[in-house]
Amino acid sequence: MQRVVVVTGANSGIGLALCERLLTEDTQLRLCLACRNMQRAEAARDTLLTSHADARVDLLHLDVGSVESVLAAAQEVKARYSRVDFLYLNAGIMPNPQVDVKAFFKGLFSTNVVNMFSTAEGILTQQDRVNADGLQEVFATNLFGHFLLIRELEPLLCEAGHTSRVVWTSSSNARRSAFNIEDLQHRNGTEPYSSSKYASDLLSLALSKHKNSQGLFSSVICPGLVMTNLTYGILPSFFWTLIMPIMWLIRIFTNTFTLTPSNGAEALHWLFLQKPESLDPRAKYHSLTSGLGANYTQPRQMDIDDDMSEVLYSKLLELEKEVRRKLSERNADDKAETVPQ
Ligand SMILES: NC(=O)C1=CN([C@@H]2O[C@H](COP(=O)(O)OP(=O)(O)OC[C@H]3O[C@@H](n4cnc5c(N)ncnc54)[C@H](OP(=O)(O)O)[C@@H]3O)[C@@H](O)[C@H]2O)C=CC1
Ligand SMILES: CC(C)CCC[C@@H](C)[C@H]1CC[C@H]2C3=C(CC[C@]12C)[C@@]1(C)CCC(=O)C[C@@H]1CC3
Repeated sequence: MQRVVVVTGANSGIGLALCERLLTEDTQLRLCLACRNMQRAEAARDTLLTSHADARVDLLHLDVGSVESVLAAAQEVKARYSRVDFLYLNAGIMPNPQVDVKAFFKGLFSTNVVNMFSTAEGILTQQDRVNADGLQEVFATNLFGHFLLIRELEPLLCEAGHTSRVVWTSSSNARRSAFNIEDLQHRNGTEPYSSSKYASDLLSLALSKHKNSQGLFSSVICPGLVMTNLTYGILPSFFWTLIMPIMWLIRIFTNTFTLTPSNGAEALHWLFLQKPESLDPRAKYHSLTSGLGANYTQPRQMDIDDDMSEVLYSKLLELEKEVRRKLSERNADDKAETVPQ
């Protein structure tokens, strides 16, 4: 049977590499690249069709950081497909990243060095901003837009007699201490990326609890450290060129330096092949690469608790209501303005 797979943020990096791997795995796939920039989406489709000439690759305009765009994209998905088998929630941003060089060198000579290199704990901050919907941009893009997309696609994802999967691209940078349930959007902190990724871990567990009985299964992956537009944005490019040989050297000692997008997509691909009932909703599935370059997937228990995951879920439902109310008020105002007096 032809499976329908939707991938957000599919035009570059890990998302594009996943698409490439999925098309190699299943030639019958109906793959939908959900991207905010249609020019880049078309270039990605061309790349995919070069190696998979007969593949069925659709494009969908989706800015996951905009409520209006998510609602319109979901309508389009419902019009095009009768169900969605896999929804990969992969789009993500890390705006204005800053590395604390002093903390980095301190960490380099501490016992925490391996953890620092695999999670960036204590050395990475970002500067967030409020978007047009009045939401914090990182929260809106990495978490809330995806949540809204799932909510809108529930009729296709929770079909009787059929299982569907959502898969979140989380991160090793997801940390409980960066997340505050009283400040979901991370308005008052300097680690919105870490907070949003931790929130996706919590939300995935809540989704599994609430939706498994309706055939929807949610999982979380960590791609490791991958060289993509997102990581290249952290340091100036000459710096990356300079430290790249060191990065490849470190890879010999740590399996989390997956480095290439294709390696980073390992766990996303692996999950595609698993029976959903065999998966652990409390585990994060890590893409790992050995020193000799062999890829594998390993589940690791997440540092999450049920109560917090439930509270987050209900707070997101509340926020969804508020956002929808604001949007319909805005639409009503716009209509009133266009009605001739
Ligand atoms: N690289 C790494 O080491 C790690 C990455 N991750 C996660 O992996 C995921 C993929 O990132 P990666 O491949 O590394 O980086 P890329 O920057 O290459 O990919 C990010 C993708 O998300 C898209 N995107 C960003 N904002 C939006 C938006 N508002 N609406 C729709 N699409 C959007 C980008 O589109 P556009 O081209 O238009 O910007 C791009 O296609 C992210 O969620 C990231 O947090 C997690 C751990 C480590
Ligand atoms: C200051 C320099 C000499 C060296 C800096 C190295 C850092 C840039 C990297 C060390 C750990 C890395 C890391 C990430 C980005 C680059 C590092 C901070 C991520 C945060 C990228 C995105 C993720 O989701 C997780 C990564 C964890 C490790």
